[in-house]
Amino acid sequence: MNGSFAIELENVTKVYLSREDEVQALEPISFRIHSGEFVSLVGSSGCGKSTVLSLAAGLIRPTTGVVRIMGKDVLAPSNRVGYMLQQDCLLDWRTVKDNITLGLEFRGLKTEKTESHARFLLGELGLAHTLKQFPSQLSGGMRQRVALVRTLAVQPDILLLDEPFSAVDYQNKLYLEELLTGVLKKSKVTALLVTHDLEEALALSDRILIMGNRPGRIRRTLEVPEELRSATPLKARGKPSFRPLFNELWKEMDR
Ligand SMILES: Nc1ncnc2c1ncn2[C@@H]1O[C@H](COP(=O)(O)OP(=O)(O)OP(=O)(O)O)[C@@H](O)[C@H]1O
Repeated sequence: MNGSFAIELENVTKVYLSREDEVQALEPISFRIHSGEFVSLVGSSGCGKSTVLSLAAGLIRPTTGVVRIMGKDVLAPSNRVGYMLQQDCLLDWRTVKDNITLGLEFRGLKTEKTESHARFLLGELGLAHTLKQFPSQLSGGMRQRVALVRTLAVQPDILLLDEPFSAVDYQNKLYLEELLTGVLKKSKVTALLVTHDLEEALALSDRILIMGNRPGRIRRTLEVPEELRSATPLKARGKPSFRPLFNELWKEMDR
């Protein structure tokens, strides 16, 4: 299979089974994401966005079809994939220093070198001074930055982001977006973002997959123009093409 795709879903369906019920969460969907691309998944609540992310993360298996990461079938969670959620999931009894190396410890990757890289990332995100603090001493935005460092510390090839900034205030969200794109540009990581925030999708992405509902499917793909892609998320919001594209996205949403 073509190894140049970071993420591939080929005719993937997902049916959730319970004792009483079965839910067809996804009808056959297919898409491919190139290495280094930033792609967002948008769509109304329940259309299957998190399901797609969990499939790519190897947390659940498709009912039919194939999911591939870097050309290989996904059978279990992979060390090459980082996953970040809306909740920061920091451990309150560990210092920031010990939280940012958690992923490295779980994956058996903690060495002097990887630990020092984690500390470097913490500095890049403006939090070098928090090393000895505990999560309870940090603001929500700072906690989410620590969570981002912990995710990036394992140096994933692929970053799966499930509403990572939706629990922080608007100002922090914009700041985190700037930081994230800055770090990703340097590291060439592939990112798949789930968001309800259409502005965020437009400001961050190379491409947006618009999902439709019941069962979930890819309704349309929107290529984000160079004018927005070459700008930082904050500057993209001020470009002439931003508002018309936002309106186009908005029209595509199920209500
Ligand atoms: N573990 C599960 N068992 C049964 N049904 C599930 C399960 N997880 C998700 N579903 C159903 O699958 C469908 C898609 O859910 P999913 O969480 O992927 O949607 P979503 O687009 O991420 O939603 P939201 O935007 O509200 O987070 C929904 O109908 C949901 O109720």
